Amino acid sequence: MSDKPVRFGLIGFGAWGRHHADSIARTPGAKLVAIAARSEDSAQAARETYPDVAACTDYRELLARDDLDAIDIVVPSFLHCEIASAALESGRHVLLEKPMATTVEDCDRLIDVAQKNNRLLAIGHELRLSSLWGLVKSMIDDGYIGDPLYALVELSRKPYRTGADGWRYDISRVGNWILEEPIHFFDLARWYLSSSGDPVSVYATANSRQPDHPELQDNFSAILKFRGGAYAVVSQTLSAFEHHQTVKVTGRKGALWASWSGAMDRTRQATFSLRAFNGDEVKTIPIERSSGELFELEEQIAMFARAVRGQGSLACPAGEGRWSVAMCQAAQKSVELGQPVKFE
Ligand SMILES: NC(=O)C1=CN([C@@H]2O[C@H](COP(=O)(O)OP(=O)(O)OC[C@H]3O[C@@H](n4cnc5c(N)ncnc54)[C@H](OP(=O)(O)O)[C@@H]3O)[C@@H](O)[C@H]2O)C=CC1
Ligand SMILES: O=C1CO[C@H](CO)[C@@H](O)[C@@H]1O
Repeated sequence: MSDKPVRFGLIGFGAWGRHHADSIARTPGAKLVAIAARSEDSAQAARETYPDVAACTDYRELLARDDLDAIDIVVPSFLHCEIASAALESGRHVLLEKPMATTVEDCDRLIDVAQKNNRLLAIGHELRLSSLWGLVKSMIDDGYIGDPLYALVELSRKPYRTGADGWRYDISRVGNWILEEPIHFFDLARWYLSSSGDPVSVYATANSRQPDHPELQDNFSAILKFRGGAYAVVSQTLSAFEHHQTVKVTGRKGALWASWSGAMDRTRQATFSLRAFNGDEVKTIPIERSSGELFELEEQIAMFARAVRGQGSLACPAGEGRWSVAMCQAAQKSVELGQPVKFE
């Protein structure tokens, strides 16, 4: 493609889709052309917010347009495979929110459709683009703590939003709750401990606050063992308040400790810090840019638009999104069996 702006169609205009719309609209090199939601109320909200953008209530109508280069998909997770397949088959590059799909089989289907149509398929694991979580990765890669042996990725937050039509609290539509937040942390843990090879097993446990809904697991913890001997602990509670995430990584010669706290996940007014120790003294590392998922989303849209123009790579290609879904499903199996599950 030339340097013309990438023309985006957005499918899904709910809580997170509205932030995608805002990010596309703010990104130089991207143009928001059309939006599809499900209800007339959401389509109308899209028209009012973006009077120059077409809005409809059928994603097929959006895909039938001839003025779109890329489709950004931000719909309930059970619809990811159906809608992303249709978008790829329509010949557009796709940015698909996490989880890539609710089953590994559907991830494989999507990889196949993307390959057959020779289109880009990027998955929305935006934490990799964070000024905070990304700095942890670069310090590990620069050898600051020596070989990493242990990573803790921990979240304490208020309960999930219900989602349009309550889909997030319906296990047949959400898949499981590990696919909601912990999926981000599996992605980070694997990224941080990549020098130890791939994870070989996961041992997880979980429980629910609601006796009549044991499948909605508010508290979740998992241990991932890596081929080279490192291990990671991923842990979350949804029974808390605000949004507080911590990463601790220790290696043969030092340690990193990153924290992020906000009134909610999508605030632009968070407090965050990174402290580092490599055997001599504890340092506070300056963070150059603001941190939080709204900033990371903007980076993600900009990076995807560059990749569509043939300039640069994807932050999270489909194969990586598939890996994270597979790890969530293995963790869910471990919760159900009460035993470690091998992971290939
Ligand atoms: N990477 C990240 O950090 C985050 C990722 N997510 C992911 O994004 C996705 C959406 O989450 P969220 O925005 O919170 O969910 P919401 O329920 O708030 O929004 C879902 C949107 O999808 C629309 N929709 C539903 N069915 C269709 C359809 N058939 N065609 C077109 N639009 C449809 C809904 O339309 P209507 O409004 O008309 O009902 C709504 O606008 C999920 O997969 C979630 O896991 C979410 C938050 C953060
Ligand atoms: O990052 C996230 C923030 O919270 C959402 C749920 O409320 C998740 O879906 C999501 O992935």
